[in-house]
Amino acid sequence: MAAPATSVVVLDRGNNTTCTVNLHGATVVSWRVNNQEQLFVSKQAIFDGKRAIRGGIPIVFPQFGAWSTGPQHGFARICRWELKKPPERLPTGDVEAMFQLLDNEFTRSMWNYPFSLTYRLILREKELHFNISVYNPGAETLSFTFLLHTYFKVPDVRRCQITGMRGCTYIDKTREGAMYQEHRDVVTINEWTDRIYQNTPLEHIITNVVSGRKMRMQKYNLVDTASRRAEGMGPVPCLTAVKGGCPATQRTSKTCEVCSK
Ligand SMILES: O=P(O)(O)OC[C@H]1O[C@H](O)[C@H](O)[C@@H](O)[C@@H]1O
Repeated sequence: MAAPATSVVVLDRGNNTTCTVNLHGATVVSWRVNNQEQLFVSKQAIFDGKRAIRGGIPIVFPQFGAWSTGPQHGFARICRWELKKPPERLPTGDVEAMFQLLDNEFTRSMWNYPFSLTYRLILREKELHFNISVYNPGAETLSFTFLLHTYFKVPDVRRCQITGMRGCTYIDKTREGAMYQEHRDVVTINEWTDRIYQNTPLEHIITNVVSGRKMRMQKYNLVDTASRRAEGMGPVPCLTAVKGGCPATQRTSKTCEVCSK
């Protein structure tokens, strides 16, 4: 019997700095910097190749949230992606890998459009760089939502602070989607939180992640930022979102970088 195709890809930069990607959803399931894990994956995560992996960095596409024609948060996180370019060391010493998802019968059953998603990851000394390129070969404009649903590891979510939200309006999903404006310089997450901050700046600093460190998150062509703390879940997921689209026969690119400081 043929050996089952491998389902995880490891980018190894040396010095115990690695990034592990599960081809199911191209989900980053581990990011270690000097052997220190930066991401949270639930002990209850199920790796059955069907359900979304609970934690790490799932990719949400083409729909953020409930979806009338398919599962919540779309299909990208529950499809098996192809490894387009195996991990390769760049002249800088960084390690790059690329993954691809094309439309298929399963995606067409929910979203009847042709597309090509290319996910490029670069593992740097203390940074992880993500670039998603959405190519629309078709004649119709694609409308979609895209997120990197990052689950950072934090020892005590109540001590986390997130900068950059002051003045932004937000949708509070814990209050039936009511809109509010943020007045705080730094946002803390002391209670059940499920918010989408709109038109946020390009950079956020999140304090007290991992063992009291800071995380810098930078994003390009990603409009909003969500913050969330779920009941019974220690760590704070913080994620970036975009409501956007891609014109016919064109490509659009979204980039995010997280840096452990
Ligand atoms: O449970 P999932 O389908 O993975 O969704 C996890 C969460 O995703 C986002 O953060 C939404 O704002 C939340 O409302 C949702 O609970």
